[in-house]
Amino acid sequence: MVSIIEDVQVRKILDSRGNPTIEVDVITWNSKGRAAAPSGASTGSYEVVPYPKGGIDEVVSEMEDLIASELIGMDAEDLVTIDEVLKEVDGTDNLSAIGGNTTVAISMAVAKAAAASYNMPLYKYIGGNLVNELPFPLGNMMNGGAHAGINAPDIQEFLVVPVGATNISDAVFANASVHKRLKELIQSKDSNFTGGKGDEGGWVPNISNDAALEIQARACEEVGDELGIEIRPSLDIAASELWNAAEQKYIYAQDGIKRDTGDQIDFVKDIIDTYNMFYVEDPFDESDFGGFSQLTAKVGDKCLICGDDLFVTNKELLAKGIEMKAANAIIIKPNQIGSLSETYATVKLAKENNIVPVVSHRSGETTDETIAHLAVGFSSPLIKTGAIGGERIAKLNELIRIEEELPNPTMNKF
Ligand SMILES: O=C(O)[C@@H](CO)OP(=O)(O)O
Ligand SMILES: [Mg+2]
Repeated sequence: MVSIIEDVQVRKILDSRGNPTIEVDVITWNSKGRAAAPSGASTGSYEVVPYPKGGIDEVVSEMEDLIASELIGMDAEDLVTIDEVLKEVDGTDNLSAIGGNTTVAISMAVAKAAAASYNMPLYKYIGGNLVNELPFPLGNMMNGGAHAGINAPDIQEFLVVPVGATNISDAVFANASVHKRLKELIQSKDSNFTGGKGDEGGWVPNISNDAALEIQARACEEVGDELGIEIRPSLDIAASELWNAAEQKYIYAQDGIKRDTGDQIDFVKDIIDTYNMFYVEDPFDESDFGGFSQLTAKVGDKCLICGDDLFVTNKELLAKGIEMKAANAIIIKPNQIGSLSETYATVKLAKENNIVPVVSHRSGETTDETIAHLAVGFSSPLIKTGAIGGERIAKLNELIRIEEELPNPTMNKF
């Protein structure tokens, strides 16, 4: 009982897009845990609501005392009960009264305070003493869609994974090298390229989706050969953003093409085959479990098909996906579900069913490094957290530090 909560403090801070976000300090008699919530731009419809109507100001001015008075005296180790209390205080199904970002920041800060009470890093507190696996970083190279401006590709994220890396340091530097190479390759295609970047630090080129796919593959090959590390291309299509329900079509504005579900299956399968894609996230609209199932049946033996908006880190939606064989990977974003204990339950269900959990950042981030610890603590084979930019490298550099601390570090397996 060394981790009794003595105070909870809530403040408004900046996120990487210049928007306000919430930061929470949880104080025990001998420690402090601090965590900040991220925010999405291409959010899933079934995510919890991030803030009450009055936004963060309402949380800070009207709810801090109420929440603090509920949690003071509780043991930070008892995270499940604390998360339940927060849900009770909220009283709604979607956390709209106090906000899922409020509850998740508290939940993560509570876990960090509990770990700090025992003088332990969070990853070890969560994963135990024998934890020794580092996740492969899914690095963001080019941005389109909701994370970029006009004239960008429609596909939201062109990602790479250095699958041949044998340690995290080589892995993150390999990604950074591909990012650099891509700048040169974009310049060679588009003489007007300004070097502009999207929300997650990927370049925003004014080129077609096909051209972006081609240079992504070329950069992987060239840099992979130079470094002697196999690097594979990956995508987040974020197809819910392209889906037009009235037309029942995916709209590719940059290419002037519309695709129905059948066309979309063929299109994505063709990309996977042509470019030997390692991972494809959200290839269909968030409501289309059937489309996911068809694609996974066709290519699931050679490519990770990952649900983000499809599952929103929700155990029930994942259970449906497991039953329908909709995907073989799931994005794990704690603020989609609003608490760390529920995040853990979803990760557990995924692992029990051979679904790869991919711990992920959001497009709006802070320098909070919690997800690096979650990826190691959950033994997640992949972490999606950008490649460059202060709020992205906060996580990557933390992974380098964690690797240094581990007695027998090894890269995770798939
Ligand atoms: O779609 C995604 O996977 C995320 C993070 O890359 O974007 P957002 O945070 O905007 O939902
Ligand atoms: Mg996504």
